[in-house]
Amino acid sequence: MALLDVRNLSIDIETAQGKIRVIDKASLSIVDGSIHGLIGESGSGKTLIAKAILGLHASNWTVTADRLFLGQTDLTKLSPRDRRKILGKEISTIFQEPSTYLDPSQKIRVQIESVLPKKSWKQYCRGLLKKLGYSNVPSSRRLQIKELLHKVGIQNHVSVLNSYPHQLSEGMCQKVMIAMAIANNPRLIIADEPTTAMEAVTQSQIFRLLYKLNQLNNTTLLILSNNFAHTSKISDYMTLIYCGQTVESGSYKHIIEAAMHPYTQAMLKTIMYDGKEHGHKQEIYILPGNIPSSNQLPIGCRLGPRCPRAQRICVKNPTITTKKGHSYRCHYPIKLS
Ligand SMILES: Nc1ncnc2c1ncn2[C@@H]1O[C@H](COP(=O)(O)OP(=O)(O)OP(=O)(O)O)[C@@H](O)[C@H]1O
Repeated sequence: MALLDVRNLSIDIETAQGKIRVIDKASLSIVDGSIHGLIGESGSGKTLIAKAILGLHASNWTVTADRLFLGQTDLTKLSPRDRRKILGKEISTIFQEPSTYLDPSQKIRVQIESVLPKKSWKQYCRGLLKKLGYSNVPSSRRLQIKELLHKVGIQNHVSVLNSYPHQLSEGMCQKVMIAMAIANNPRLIIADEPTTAMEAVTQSQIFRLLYKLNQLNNTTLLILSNNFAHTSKISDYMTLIYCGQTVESGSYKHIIEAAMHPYTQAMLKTIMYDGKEHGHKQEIYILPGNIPSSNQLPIGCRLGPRCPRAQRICVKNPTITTKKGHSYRCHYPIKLS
């Protein structure tokens, strides 16, 4: 069952050059309990989609969608206030460059405490017992924080809790952000480029951690990334996005073994599989041409000018074809020719 179902989401932004359709009929269906990678190059529109789901639109945006459901809730029918209330409880977000999202003037302990759910009756009783001199009763809030940090692989929790963000590495800050994101047991975590600007070892650690969270807590994860190789390794499902248009979506097997869209094929060619490394002097495939700027978007299929299979009809936006949960938008899909 889909936890999040987005169909034909479009975003038009009013700019000094006129209205620009930055997201053009994007669709995304996220299965409850799965890891879903939304993968596309920088500037392809991943963050805009996440913002539209979260209702974080600026006033110069027009957002339309045929369907925008979180579970049984139609998000388009909610007032902005109700939507924020629901989403704040059900969805957490993790951003790139975590240190910029943490408050530089507060110690980590204070920042984690601020996102913990309100004290339960049991926690009040424990606090009261402590005040009455029963010092061997551990504060359950402290225990909660310790457990949270251990969950995200931080063993030296005392020193981390007493640090300011600038005293920690970017990888450690991201682990703290992940701890804060899971504090309220959200149903969905949206991780926007969670490993950008991190060293390779730290990137792998963070991806392993997200995978573990999904496996142990059944938390649904939507990972926005431009790193096809890393993201595909832990994703159950993937959606490829190019220039604001989602081009293909399906299970790991569909995408890796039966990719239909030329863009997905191009992405696949840039990585290695079955232990086959790109040879020392082997050329890495790169799609010819450049991503167009948002005020010079091609009409129809936006990959057209760079696509090796493009023909005249591609100036018309292809409709979506879905077979057994595998969907793609292309006039000349690869397997069918
Ligand atoms: N407020 C805005 N006004 C006009 N254009 C915008 C605005 N915000 C984003 N864009 C444009 O929309 C496109 C998509 O941006 P977005 O940030 O969603 O990309 P992204 O895929 O998340 O990239 P990255 O991986 O670099 O974060 C970009 O071309 C960007 O220039």
